[in-house]
Amino acid sequence: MAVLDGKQIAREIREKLATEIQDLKQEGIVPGLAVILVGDHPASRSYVLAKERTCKELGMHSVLTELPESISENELLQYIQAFNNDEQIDGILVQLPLPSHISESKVIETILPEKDVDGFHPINIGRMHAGDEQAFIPCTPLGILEMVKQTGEDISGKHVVVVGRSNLVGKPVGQLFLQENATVTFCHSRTKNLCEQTLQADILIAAVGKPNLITEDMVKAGAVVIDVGVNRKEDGKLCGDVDYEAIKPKAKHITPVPGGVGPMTITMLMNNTVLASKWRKQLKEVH
Ligand SMILES: Nc1nc(=O)c2c([nH]1)NC[C@@H]1CN(c3ccc(C(=O)N[C@@H](CCC(=O)O)C(=O)O)cc3)C=[N+]21
Repeated sequence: MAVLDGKQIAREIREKLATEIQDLKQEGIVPGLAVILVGDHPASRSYVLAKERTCKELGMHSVLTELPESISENELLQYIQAFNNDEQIDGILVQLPLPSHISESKVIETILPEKDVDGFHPINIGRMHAGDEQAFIPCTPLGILEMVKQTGEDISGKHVVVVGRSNLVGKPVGQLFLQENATVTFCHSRTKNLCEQTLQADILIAAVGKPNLITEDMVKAGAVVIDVGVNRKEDGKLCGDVDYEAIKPKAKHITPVPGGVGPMTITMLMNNTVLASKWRKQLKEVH
């Protein structure tokens, strides 16, 4: 059994990104990220502040816009349009979820695809499904793929079982592993006999948001177990979807929560923002 240390892997990737950002600065380019937070959900606020802090650490430009819960959809769209037209901004992220009076799809579709570093715009989803290289891949799936690659395990031909089918994680992560030539099974709340499916997994990805959904009897010995759950316990502590202590001895590799997928997500956002600045520069050179 080996614990996949997301913090450590994230640190190594950030070091490479910092060097890349220094090189871009020599050419007069500073990658810039705009983060928009609507309302004052405490957990969302803490993620958004962590994103800001990481940008600063890496020498990137970052702008945080905090807007009241009561803001109208139109006003929010105007902020996005301003960042679309802002030459200093390469990436735009609107923290989800949004208040119920605002349409998430309208918000996402207003972001220019070339600035959609979350990879949630239909253009980027389509490009990713088509295997286009110039697609932004959502940060959590990208972070998961990086972690699995770090184990040195061959992904090609392996059976990946994804539990959860959200647009943010489940659907794109399955697609990403399919592109790596894995055989992929998607499971969800209507799946009959979940255990039967998860026991087939060489790589098991749990992304539901339910503590202890994955118990020891559901995991094949020697599997790679990736826990994407972000659940807040009554004592305020964070836990995942996987019964970590019980499964740890059985798994070949397992990610903890916290300290697993979470830190990778933020790092991949930085990675996507650097990519966005490079792609935008290429576009400018062509025109
Ligand atoms: N537009 C948008 N893009 C997102 O990528 C997005 C979002 N909205 N809304 C919410 C989810 C959730 N998410 C996390 C990021 C980092 C940690 C993270 O760093 N977690 C730390 C612990 C943090 C703590 O202790 O609170 C860890 O797991 O070690 C967790 C969750 C990004 N999301």
